[in-house]
Amino acid sequence: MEQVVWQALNEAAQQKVLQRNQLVADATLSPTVTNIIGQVRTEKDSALREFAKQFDKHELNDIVVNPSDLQAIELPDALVAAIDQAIDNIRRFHNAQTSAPIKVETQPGIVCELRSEPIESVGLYVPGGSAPLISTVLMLAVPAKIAGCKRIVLASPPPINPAILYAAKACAVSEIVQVGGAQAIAAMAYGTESVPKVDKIYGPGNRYVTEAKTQVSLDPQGASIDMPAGPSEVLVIADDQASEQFVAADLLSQAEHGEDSQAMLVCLSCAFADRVQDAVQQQLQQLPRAEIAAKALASSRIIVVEDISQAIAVSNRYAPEHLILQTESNQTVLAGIRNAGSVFVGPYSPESVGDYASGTNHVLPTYGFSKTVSSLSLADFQRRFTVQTLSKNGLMKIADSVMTLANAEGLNAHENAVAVRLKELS
Ligand SMILES: NC(=O)c1ccc[n+]([C@@H]2O[C@H](COP(=O)([O-])OP(=O)(O)OC[C@H]3O[C@@H](n4cnc5c(N)ncnc54)[C@H](O)[C@@H]3O)[C@@H](O)[C@H]2O)c1
Ligand SMILES: N[C@H](CO)Cc1c[nH]c[nH+]1
Ligand SMILES: [Zn+2]
Repeated sequence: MEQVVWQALNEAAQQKVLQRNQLVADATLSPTVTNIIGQVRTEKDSALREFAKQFDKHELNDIVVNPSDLQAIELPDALVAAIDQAIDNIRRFHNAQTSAPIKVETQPGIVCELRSEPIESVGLYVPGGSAPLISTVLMLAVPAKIAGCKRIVLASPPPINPAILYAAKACAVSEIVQVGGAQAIAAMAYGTESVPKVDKIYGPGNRYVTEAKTQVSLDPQGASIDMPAGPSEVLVIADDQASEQFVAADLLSQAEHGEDSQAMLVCLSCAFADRVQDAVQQQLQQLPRAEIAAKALASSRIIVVEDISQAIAVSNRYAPEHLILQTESNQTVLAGIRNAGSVFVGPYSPESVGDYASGTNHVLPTYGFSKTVSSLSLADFQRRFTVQTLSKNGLMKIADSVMTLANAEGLNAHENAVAVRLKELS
């Protein structure tokens, strides 16, 4: 991991240190994805079969998973118990996010309401390129079900891992299709013979998936999306008292996701930074996915800052997907945090617990979008709308203001819509 002393860098160099992995900026990405989307729109299922061959090295016969195939799945008891515990915690946390409708009488006779309805058909993307993300099924399908979405379509690259299928069945997903990458996003956005078109697409994925989500969301005929949830990132703020073994393990847990993942450490001394570098190298050798993690570490950084307040400022500027606090004053640090997808506080809160089973959602904004975009929640599966009901008296109380404002905007038909009623009332 590249190691820098923050104070020694000028503004441009600081900006460069906080840049995401260069792979993201690959100039061929956007046209490649546009081309995939175009082919799916014109050739539909036959394009999906071609892309499965090309990208997944898979001869795709049935695109839709036959529900009877789900009955036959058997998993080890420990995995079933782990899925069940994760579902319970995710359900508890997301159930608690249910909000009651709001009804306010803003003035006597003027009643305003905020109601919500489930989004009717949703498409859940579950990554499966480099690892079958069983946990992502739970993170997407549990809130979709609580929200009351009627049609829940799940897509994942072929061949779909049996544990993903089991998790989908446990969460009562309506349909499962064996399609991955940008082509899966295009299929759910526009529909094919086998894949239904949905209203909104959710879920994380690699840069092809994330780019495809962005592109279909810009087309009124495409589909809405949850957020740009791209390659995983973590930033750890640690002081000299932290365990270098814990810090190294947390950095590696995100680096192993993919070569375009990024792990950042912000710490207070070069001596601690060196200890973490050693621990990372030592732990890396034990990892089956060492090669992938090593590539991610090549574009990851250790930043040595002067004090904790500078650490907080650097973290807020980077706006990580995951932020881990391992300092002696975690609550004070937390109070200064403005931008992060999800925060893990203290030595016994490794990022892995949020990935799987604590109950929070692991679908989180990356690329610095945590400055403005929230972590996935129940509200993302609902649409909110307002209602207003005015009595005669209520209308009379605001008639003058509405007509004056309409007149000031030169919109006299607006003004007249109130005036005709006043005439009738007088
Ligand atoms: N931000 C979050 O909330 C979050 C959560 C979980 C996972 N993730 C991230 O999701 C990502 C999952 O990525 P993945 O690759 O393992 O699985 P994936 O399912 O996202 O992508 C696999 C698909 O990518 C496509 N693809 C691969 N190479 C291609 C190429 N050269 N051209 C066009 N398409 C190509 C293929 O269609 C393949 O099916 C990881 O980067 C992980 O860090 C993010
Ligand atoms: N860390 C990922 C989110 O960036 C989620 C995940 C799933 N499985 C393991 N990790
Ligand atoms: Zn993870």
